[in-house]
Amino acid sequence: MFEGKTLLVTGGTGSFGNDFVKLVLADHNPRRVVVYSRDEKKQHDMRLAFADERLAFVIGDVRDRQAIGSAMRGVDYVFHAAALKQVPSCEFFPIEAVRTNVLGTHNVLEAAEDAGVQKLVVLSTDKAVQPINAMGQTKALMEKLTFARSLSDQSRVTYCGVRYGNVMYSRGSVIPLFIQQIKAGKPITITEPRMTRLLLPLAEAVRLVTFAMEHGRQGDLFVRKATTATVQDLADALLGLFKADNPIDVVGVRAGEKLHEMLVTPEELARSEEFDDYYRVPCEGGRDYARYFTQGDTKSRFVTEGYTSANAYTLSVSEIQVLLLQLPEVRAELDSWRGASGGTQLKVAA
Ligand SMILES: O=c1ccn([C@@H]2O[C@H](COP(=O)(O)OP(=O)(O)O[C@H]3O[C@H](CO)[C@@H](O)[C@H](O)[C@H]3O)[C@@H](O)[C@H]2O)c(=O)[nH]1
Repeated sequence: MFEGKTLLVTGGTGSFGNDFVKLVLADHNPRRVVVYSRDEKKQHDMRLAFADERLAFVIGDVRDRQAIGSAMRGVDYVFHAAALKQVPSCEFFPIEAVRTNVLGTHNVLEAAEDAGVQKLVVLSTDKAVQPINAMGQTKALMEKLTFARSLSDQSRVTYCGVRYGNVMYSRGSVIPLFIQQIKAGKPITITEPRMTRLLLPLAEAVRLVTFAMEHGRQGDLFVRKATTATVQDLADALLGLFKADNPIDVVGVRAGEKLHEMLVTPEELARSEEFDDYYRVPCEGGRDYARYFTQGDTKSRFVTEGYTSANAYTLSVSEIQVLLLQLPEVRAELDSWRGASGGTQLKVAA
C-alpha cells in the first residue's frame, strides 16, 4: 500500500516515529517519508542515523496551520503522532495541551483535507478513555475531532485512529526508571503495588498503526488488546532479571493517575468487532440528528464492563520477564549490567 507513496508522520522524531520510519523504509518501499517535528537536534540525529534519501525532515509545529499545510502538499498518508503526552506538564499547563493536542490536531485534519491526503491515522491512548487528567482529556478531544470529520459527507480523507496502553520502555516511563534505580542500588519507588497497566512493546504499537492505515474504513478506531501487570509484579520481574534485591519504597498514587486504565468503554465494546489481537470500534452516530434525540439503536448489545487493565489477561512475574526480554533495550541493559558486575568481580579476584 505504501509502495511509491509519500507518508508524513507528525511528531516523527519520537520513539514511535523512529521505529515506524525504520519499519516502512525497510519493508514498504515508500517514495518519501516526511518527518514533521519541532526539534532540529532530534531531526539531525535521525537524519544521521538513517542516512536514507527517501527521508525528508520538516521543522514545524502542529500549532502552525500554515507550516503543517505546506508540509502536507503531495502527501498520500498521514500518521498523527505529535502530542503533549506527559501527564504532569499537561496538568500544569492545560491550555498548552489544548493548543497541541486539540487545536494542533484540527490543523492537521484541515491541512490533510486541503492537500487531498487519502488517509490519516491518529494515535491515541487509554488515558483518553473516561479521562481524569488534561493529557487524556485533550487526547479524547483529538479523537472526537477526527471522528466527527469521518461522519461528514464532505470529507475526502479516510479518518482512522488507534488506541493502546503503556508502551514498554518508552522515554521517562516506569521500566527505564526501575532499571536505573536497580543499577544505582537505590530503593524501587512503587506508587501503589496493586495499580495495573496494559503493557505493549513499541514494535506492536507500530504494527497496529500500520494495520489501521492498511485496513481501516472511514471512522474506524483500532484498539490493540494487551496483557496487563501490576506495578508490584513489574518491579519483581525486573529485580529477578537483574538478580537484585533493592528495597521497595511505596510512594503512593501520583496526582492525575488512575488505579486501572480503560482501553475500550462498555458503549464502544457494544458496537465493536472483536478479532484475536484487537477490537475494531466503528464510529458512532452519523449526521442524523434523530439518532441523538429520538431514534436510538434497538439492536445495540448490552455491555456493562469495558476492556480495562483490571480485566485483561494478567501476566505472572515470569510472563512479564518473558515480555521484558523481548525488548532490545532491556536486553542491552542486562548485558551492560552483567558486564559491569562481571568486571567488579574480576577486579575483586585480581
Ligand atoms: O516511580 C514510579 C513511576 C511510576 N510508577 C507506576 O508505574 C506505572 C506506569 O507509570 P508510567 O510509566 O509513568 O506511565 P503512565 O503514568 O501510566 O503514563 C504513560 O503511559 C501513557 C499511555 O497510557 C503515556 O501517554 C504517558 O506519556 C506515559 O507516561 C503506573 O502505575 C505508575 O503509578 C511507579 O510505580 N513508580
